[in-house]
Amino acid sequence: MNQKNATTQAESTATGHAPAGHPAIKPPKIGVILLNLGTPDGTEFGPMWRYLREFLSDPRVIELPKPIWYPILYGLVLTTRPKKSGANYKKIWNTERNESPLRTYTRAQSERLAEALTDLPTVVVDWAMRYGNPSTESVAKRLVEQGCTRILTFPLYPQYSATTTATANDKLFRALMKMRNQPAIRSVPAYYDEPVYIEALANSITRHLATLDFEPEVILASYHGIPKPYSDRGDPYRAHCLETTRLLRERLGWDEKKLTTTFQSRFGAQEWLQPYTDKTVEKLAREGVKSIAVVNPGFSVDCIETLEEIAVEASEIFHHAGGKNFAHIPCLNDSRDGMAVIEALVRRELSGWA
Ligand SMILES: C=CC1=C(C)c2cc3[nH]c(cc4nc(cc5[nH]c(cc1n2)c(C)c5CCC(=O)O)C(CCC(=O)O)=C4C)c(C)c3C=C
Ligand SMILES: [Fe+2]
Ligand SMILES: [Fe+2]
Repeated sequence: MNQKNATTQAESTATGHAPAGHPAIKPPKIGVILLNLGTPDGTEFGPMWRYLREFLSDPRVIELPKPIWYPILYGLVLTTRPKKSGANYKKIWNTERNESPLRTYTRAQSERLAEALTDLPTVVVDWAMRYGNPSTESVAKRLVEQGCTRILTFPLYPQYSATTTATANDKLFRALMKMRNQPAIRSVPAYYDEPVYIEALANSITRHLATLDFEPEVILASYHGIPKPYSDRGDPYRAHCLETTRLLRERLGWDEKKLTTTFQSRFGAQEWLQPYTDKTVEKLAREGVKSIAVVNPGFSVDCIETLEEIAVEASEIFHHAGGKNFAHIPCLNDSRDGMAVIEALVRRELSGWA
């Protein structure tokens, strides 16, 4: 290409005018996707089955060879778990919007972020799910159709795990494989030790504890677990969780007895990261601890694992074992503290782009 042609093409792209005979080139925009795990479309057997099938067929989530895992998945898990999990989702369902809290909060985060970024008019904010709807593919396509030539994806996991962050990135790249004209991609890294995140958690914990009519003797920082072998093979997730708790302790001036790391949401028969949250809650009550609180730093928004497994199930375990006062500290969600984290990381990662 000679110099004159090169200049002409560069000018036509910058001004949004295509050369004669080419399809119109829209002024370039930058898409931001808040990408969360996923959630069922309903609590009935059908939607639960579809969600669980997509989730539990992911080879990054279940690292078993397909000939071993699929007979268990289709013959055992998908015949029983949709009903059992559906009943749990029913307990926490947002009946007003007929959707799960995870979807409500993720949408709210996206709306708040769009409001916060109005000084960046070329930025379009959207949200998507790794499993279920709105699908990662449909949202990536929508952003490209709106003229986004760059996309910043934000997997909403403070601590990196191959079972969450990596599979979210995989899914976006898989969607891009079908595009002739791909956008450029950036991905927000794990933020388990970012000062803005630690500060937001500390503020949220302090504010919530001030509303209680009791003082917890122990506070559990409960993270979703992963199978122990994944950790042994090099997934840095456990180290990220421990570091978040350590920094929180440092910031709040608490010792290891006051703020302890535990892992929840076990699935299947193999060993998961320990200590387990449910066992710890029971043990504390049996040892005579009367008042505890649980915070979930690894969950960007409240969901079945926090609202049902902790606020309902763990609370019941604690009371049945002799405990008296139990509090669940809400996730950051779309609170001012929570949005400060998301906005700061998005602005940092957009630097040089917007
Ligand atoms: C082997 C199975 C699973 C692994 C590994 C796993 C890792 C993991 N998950 C989260 C965050 C969430 N998980 C949620 C629900 C959920 N998780 C699993 C299984 C594994 N998770 C299942 C089967 C389910 C569905 C509910 C159930 O049937 O028990 C959710 C909540 C979704 C919602 O709709 O509310 C979140 C969030 C992390 C962070 C993680 C590894 C670090
Ligand atoms: Fe999970
Ligand atoms: Fe659970």
